[in-house]
Amino acid sequence: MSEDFPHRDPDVVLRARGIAVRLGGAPVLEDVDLDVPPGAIVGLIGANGAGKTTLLRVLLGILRPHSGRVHRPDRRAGIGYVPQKISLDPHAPLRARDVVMLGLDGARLGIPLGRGRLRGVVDEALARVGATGFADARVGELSGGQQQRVLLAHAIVSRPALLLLDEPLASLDPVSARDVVVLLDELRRQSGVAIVVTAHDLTLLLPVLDRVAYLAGGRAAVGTPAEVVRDDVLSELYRRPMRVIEAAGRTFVVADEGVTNA
Ligand SMILES: Nc1ncnc2c1ncn2[C@@H]1O[C@H](COP(=O)(O)OP(=O)(O)OP(=O)(O)O)[C@@H](O)[C@H]1O
Repeated sequence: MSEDFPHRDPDVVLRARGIAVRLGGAPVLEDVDLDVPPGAIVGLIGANGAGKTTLLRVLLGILRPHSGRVHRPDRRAGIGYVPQKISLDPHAPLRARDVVMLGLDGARLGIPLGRGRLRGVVDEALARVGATGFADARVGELSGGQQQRVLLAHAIVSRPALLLLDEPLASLDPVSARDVVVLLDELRRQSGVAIVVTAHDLTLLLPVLDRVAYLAGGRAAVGTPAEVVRDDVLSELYRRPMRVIEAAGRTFVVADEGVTNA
């Protein structure tokens, strides 16, 4: 499934070039480039319908772009994926540790693993996301924040080189969302996994982002936060005045209504 560029670059886990996608006859993405370095956290940021999920599906290899190429990790290194809006049946007889076990790719880990080793690998993934305390609880009965941790454990249990996370902060309260952001930062520091994460809002993620791809109107502004999260760059991308505001130690991006209405 991976498509290789002619020259492999050790400084990049995933590289996309010239990605264009049309859905239902309409352009969703046009000429988007993205590099994901090892151990980096890259944010795909944009409003509803901006194309974040579409780009993530292209990066994952489950949606073929109209044009463009993606170089992704080979199968042995692997990709972990947590899709948007997974609803876990509260009545399903699945414990958190069962969900994590389902994420094991035996071939990649050099299976066969004995029962004890299998349990050890699952326990380790649960511990890494702070889910040991509810490892034996039914997943459907866990809170949104707890379920997000279990899904992360599911995604990392095969020790992928790359994690793709679609809106992991959506539907979490601000404290749980901040806890998940801290967890992502710990995961990449401890294991060197690269993480691509989508969000509507940059504010919570910004402190841990190495790179950002802002999506609007099918186009992307890509670079370090210092390069992209600027009035001029975002105003050009959105084709309307945008303003980056610092308040209470956080960064907010808002449409500059005052200028728009002037
Ligand atoms: N299967 C499809 N057929 C036609 N149009 C689609 C299809 N899937 C998505 N779209 C359209 O593509 C655009 C991008 O959708 P996408 O889900 O990638 O956006 P998003 O940025 O992830 O949005 P959200 O934040 O709401 O999840 C939207 O206009 C959507 O309506």
